[in-house]
Amino acid sequence: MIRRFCIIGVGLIGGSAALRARGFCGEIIGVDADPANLDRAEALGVVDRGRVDPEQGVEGADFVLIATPVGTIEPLFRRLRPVWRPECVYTDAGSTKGSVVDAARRVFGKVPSNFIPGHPIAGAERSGVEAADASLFEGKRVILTPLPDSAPDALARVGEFWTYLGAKVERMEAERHDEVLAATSHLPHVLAFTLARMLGRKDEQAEIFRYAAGGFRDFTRIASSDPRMWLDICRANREPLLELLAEYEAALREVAGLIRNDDAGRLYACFSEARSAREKFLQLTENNHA
Ligand SMILES: NC(=O)c1ccc[n+]([C@@H]2O[C@H](COP(=O)([O-])OP(=O)(O)OC[C@H]3O[C@@H](n4cnc5c(N)ncnc54)[C@H](O)[C@@H]3O)[C@@H](O)[C@H]2O)c1
Ligand SMILES: O=C(O)C(=O)C[C@]1(C(=O)O)C=C[C@@H](O)C=C1
Repeated sequence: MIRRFCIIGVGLIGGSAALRARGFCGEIIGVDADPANLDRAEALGVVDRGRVDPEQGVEGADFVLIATPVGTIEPLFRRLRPVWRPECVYTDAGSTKGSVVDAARRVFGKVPSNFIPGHPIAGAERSGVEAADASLFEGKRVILTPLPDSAPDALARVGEFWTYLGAKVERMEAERHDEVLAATSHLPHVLAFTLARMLGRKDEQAEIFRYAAGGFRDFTRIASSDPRMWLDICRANREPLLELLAEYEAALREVAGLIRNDDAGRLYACFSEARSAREKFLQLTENNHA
């Protein structure tokens, strides 16, 4: 049971957590830099009270979730440092973990033992409190990246929190987390943004979107995601992402070569291997939901 739950950033992730946490929270306080978003969060009943200042919002809270773009977390730590309380448990939902750990070290000297970095591997291309969905985390993974001196009771409370929200909790080193997510989340977003932008420019001249259907829609759904959030993620996870982009460029050049040379056998093998890889992924995710 959480007495006073403070959510900093009442958007898709913070709002979804608030909706689902209702049943085990005495009071939910929302902090958001955007007063209009806070008004909507209050009007929708997602939070009980809204505050623009994080220092006021965390007052008396026993559990704090930071769910703002990763680039805002260091300045938020700086504001929270004077009001940081040992009896409260803090966590975050940021999509990158090394950058959050580094930010905590810069601000506090070391990562506070009652701050447990976390990341729900669940989301959508929509943002803001209107997109909040109580079932968003149901059956999804949440990765916690505790440090050797993380407080065991804080770690246990953050784990219980996500379990209550319907998620399956796992632990990982922050560095490993960032490598894995660069491949399965950050790279696909960069590819989708790049394709949508490239074809958007062509569309201005040739109206090609009129003839686009499922293929383009499926490939580019995530290009509707918030540019600010993805700017922060790409800057925070630069090195692993750049390595994967180089690999992807090489793989694209290989396929282009096969098409240029009309190498039907190797092109077929290439597409078959890709289809098997995706089938394996689908089986894995279906088993995860079982
Ligand atoms: N969208 C996803 O699919 C997804 C999934 C997992 C994790 N995440 C991570 O969760 C976090 C939140 O993402 P989201 O999709 O909920 O974004 P969102 O845009 O829906 O919500 C973020 C909210 O934070 C507020 N905000 C921004 N800067 C602030 C600041 N300095 N102080 C207080 N409030 C501030 C915004 O006004 C907004 O309401 C990000 O770190 C993101 O990387 C997102
Ligand atoms: O489903 C989507 O739209 C998402 O973008 C979710 C997604 C992902 O890439 O899988 C996006 C960012 C996260 O940090 C976690 C999940």
